[in-house]
Amino acid sequence: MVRVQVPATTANMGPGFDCLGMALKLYNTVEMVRTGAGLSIEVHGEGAFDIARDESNVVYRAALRLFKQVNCDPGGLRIRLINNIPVARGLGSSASAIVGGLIAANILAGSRLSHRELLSLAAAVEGHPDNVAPAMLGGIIISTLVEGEVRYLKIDPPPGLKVAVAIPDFPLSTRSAREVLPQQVSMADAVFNLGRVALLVAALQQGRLEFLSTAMEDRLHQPYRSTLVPGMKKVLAAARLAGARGVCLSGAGPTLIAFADSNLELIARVMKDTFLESGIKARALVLEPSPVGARALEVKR
Ligand SMILES: Nc1ncnc2c1ncn2[C@@H]1O[C@H](COP(=O)(O)OP(=O)(O)OP(=O)(O)O)[C@@H](O)[C@H]1O
Ligand SMILES: N[C@@H](CCO)C(=O)O
Repeated sequence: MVRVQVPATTANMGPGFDCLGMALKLYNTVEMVRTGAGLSIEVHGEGAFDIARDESNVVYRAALRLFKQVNCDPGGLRIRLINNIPVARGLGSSASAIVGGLIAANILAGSRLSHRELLSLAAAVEGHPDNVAPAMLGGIIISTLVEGEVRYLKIDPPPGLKVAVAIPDFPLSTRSAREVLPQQVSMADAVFNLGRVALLVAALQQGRLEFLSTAMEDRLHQPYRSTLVPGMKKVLAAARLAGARGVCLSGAGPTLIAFADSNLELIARVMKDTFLESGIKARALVLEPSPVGARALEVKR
């Protein structure tokens, strides 16, 4: 039996579309056992009522992909999922499922793939690396795909940095949130984001949180996605007024996230209340960055 813990993630961080993400101290656990035959899946916590328990399950599909890649017939599998990451809300639930499935299966298959190979496989399954990389490695990760391989660098989160998240009570799939994006963008918008994301990486590296309000601005995805999240602009503005250093859509949404080093509880409450003014019920949480990524907690042979 193998048990793997994987953190939630917030991708994009404003301007870093598909290339920046941070791990958060909110964890899912994947337990996997090889059995003689068949598949059984138990789901506890988040998604207990709607996550698939058949062969379409994302954890199972990732595990199967790993077993195929290393030419291993797993026989049957028993999978138990203990979830704390809200599903389809922009906090990396699918990345946690993919990374958890791949790492658990790799251990059960005799650890034949390296960490680097697992990361590239995870990015191929997810389609982009910005959630799976911090889910696997922890911290803040800048990542990009080069001929199918993930190239990345890690930044340790600045001391004192925390986030307030407001998680709406409706799901938004990443697929739908990508469908509203344009195929082409203007040179002006591309240059706008280049300047912001470069500044953001340096600000995070140097702990210069006073730069976040400018450095987390974005013109590549948020303006299009704001139509999918009622009250988004108002909630982000209210979080800023309550003391947030920088604000953005978390991943593909609908969760909104505020970065701050003080007043986190107040910011979270204001975000939740402002969502309600637009008719959206939301849960508010304060979370810390997770310096560690996915790890096997227990392996029994
Ligand atoms: N713990 C889990 N176990 C199995 N499948 C899961 C789990 N969590 C999420 N999924 C699958 O991932 C889908 C949600 O993925 P999606 O990419 O749309 O959202 P997200 O990963 O939460 O958000 P984002 O990528 O913006 O951070 C769910 O519909 C479900 O199929
Ligand atoms: N970069 C991705 C993150 C969500 O998976 C997006 O914004 O679509």
